[in-house]
Amino acid sequence: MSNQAIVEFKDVNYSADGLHILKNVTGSFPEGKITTLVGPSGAGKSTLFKLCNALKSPQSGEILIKGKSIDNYDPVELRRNVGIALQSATMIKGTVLENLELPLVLQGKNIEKGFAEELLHDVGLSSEFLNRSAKELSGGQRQKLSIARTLVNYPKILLLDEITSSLDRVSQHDIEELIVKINKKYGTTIIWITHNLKQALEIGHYTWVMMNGEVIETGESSFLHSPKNERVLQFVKGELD
Ligand SMILES: Nc1ncnc2c1ncn2[C@@H]1O[C@H](COP(=O)(O)OP(=O)(O)OP(=O)(O)O)[C@@H](O)[C@H]1O
Repeated sequence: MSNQAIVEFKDVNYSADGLHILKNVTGSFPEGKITTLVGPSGAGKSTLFKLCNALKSPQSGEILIKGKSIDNYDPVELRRNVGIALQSATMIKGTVLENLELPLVLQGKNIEKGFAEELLHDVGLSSEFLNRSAKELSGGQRQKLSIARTLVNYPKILLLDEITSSLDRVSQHDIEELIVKINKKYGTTIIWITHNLKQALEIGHYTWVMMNGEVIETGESSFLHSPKNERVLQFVKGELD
């Protein structure tokens, strides 16, 4: 990959409860690009995300964010750089506004109404939603709000974990367009875990395939049409879980 790396893994190993979950993971995610992360269930994809935002620490190896070791970031600085959205799009009880400003409240700040409206507009939600209860939103709307909430800090890197898995096709398409728009508008680096290979291929500039804790094949996403690795070929044919 010729692009500048914004997230780098150098020989990273992670174990928990005696299980070797990530094995010698080495590779980089290029700045300003969308990299999709695919692989069978249990391959270690979500664990890799937890290492990227320091929810977990590796036993060995090094993770660099913008060239600086993740160990040298303070938690607030790291959260500002690395945003995460999950399939569950968990909301607190309260209004859309209260949910949107949560990352700022955690930093002892409030959100300005104009900024909140701009963020909602960015994700395709009308400002009329601001005072509605977040619990009343549809799945697709909730996921849009979850993405807007990560944008509050203008993260340089956005980690997306299966964010369209529980959505219908229309909402899924909306979210895909939204992520491409955010990537273009803000130059946000996107790392997107998906089990949808079509999505990985169409949305990703680059793709990583992980299996059993290892990175098996990486490159421009089009390699998924004809992977070199035999197990990856089986995986894309749907012959592996
Ligand atoms: N704290 C932990 N203790 C023990 N095992 C764990 C722990 N966290 C994760 N694992 C195991 O590590 C492996 C990788 O899990 P992970 O959730 O990262 O996989 P994944 O590729 O994201 O899977 P999926 O696509 O199903 O979400 C799994 O076998 C999981 O059971």
